[in-house]
Amino acid sequence: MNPNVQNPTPVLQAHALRKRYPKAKGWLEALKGVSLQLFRGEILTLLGPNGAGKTTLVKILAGLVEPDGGRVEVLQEGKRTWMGAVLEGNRNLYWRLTALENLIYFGTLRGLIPKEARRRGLELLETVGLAEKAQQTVGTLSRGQQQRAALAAALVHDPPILFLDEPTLGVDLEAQEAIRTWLLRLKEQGKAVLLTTHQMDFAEAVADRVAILQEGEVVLEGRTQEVLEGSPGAPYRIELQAPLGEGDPRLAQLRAFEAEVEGKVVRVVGEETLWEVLRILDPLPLERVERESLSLAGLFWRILGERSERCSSLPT
Ligand SMILES: Nc1ncnc2c1ncn2[C@@H]1O[C@H](COP(=O)(O)OP(=O)(O)OP(=O)(O)O)[C@@H](O)[C@H]1O
Repeated sequence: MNPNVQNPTPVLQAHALRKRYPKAKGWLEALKGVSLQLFRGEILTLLGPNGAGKTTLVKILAGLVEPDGGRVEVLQEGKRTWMGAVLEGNRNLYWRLTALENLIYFGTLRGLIPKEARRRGLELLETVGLAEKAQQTVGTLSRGQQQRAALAAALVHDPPILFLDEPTLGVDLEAQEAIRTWLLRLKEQGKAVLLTTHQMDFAEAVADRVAILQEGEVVLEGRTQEVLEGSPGAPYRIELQAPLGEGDPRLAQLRAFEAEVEGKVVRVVGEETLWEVLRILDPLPLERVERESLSLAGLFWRILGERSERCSSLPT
């Protein structure tokens, strides 16, 4: 689904958010004017290295931290209290209350009558595979179970907007898969989900859009498929009808253009290099020439690498 076509109005809009924290000498600019939009029925994934500002941004969007500049607009019925958030892993639960007591507590806090909060709580614990643990105190649950309970608590009041800061942190593969399926279901129900993660494969599997944050700035933002296919770093794949022989003199010429040769397949980066390489291969018969997508991890490293190269080449 393309949220920009089907849902032209975002449910949440952040304008030029700035946040700075005091440090030993001066200030640390954690967010340097971040703007983003979140649409109904989509998952937007925030990526970025440690300290990039992701948690700060999510906390501001969730209304837990005041920005020093900029503003957040929630364009959906209801207010901040309608949002659901899982922040700092499993720490948003009361450890001495049972899983069900937590859900009843958070449900009533956010406007449900106790009976309804209990019904929703039991239903959600069933959905996240914790029905048998409903009466167990959260402190005695495993980390992965606590994470699932935290997700259930974020959803108990059925919020239209959900913020998840590293929802898969410390959970096993089975729980990750359950969270993935669950997120996709929430999206189908029309929820707007913003999540942060360091797990690129997870992000690639769920994200409709990605935004990469670095040193408090959004350095890339777009629909996942489009940024992967359209990235200047995406290689061209040339498939020959037969592999090049070991002693073929073209091999050295190809390597001079940093082409990667693997059997019948030659990969190159950059349009100009592609033409040079096709000239070297001429007149060998080709099976096909196509553009490959980068993986999200590949794109992430390329962007961060390019930026740090640019920064280190700046005069100091
Ligand atoms: N309360 C605070 N006081 C001072 N500095 C802070 C505070 N909270 C965050 N920071 C600093 O702001 C920067 C951004 O932190 P933030 O937690 O938003 O990054 P992040 O992208 O979520 O990182 P990670 O991937 O490690 O969770 C970091 O340099 C951090 O040390």
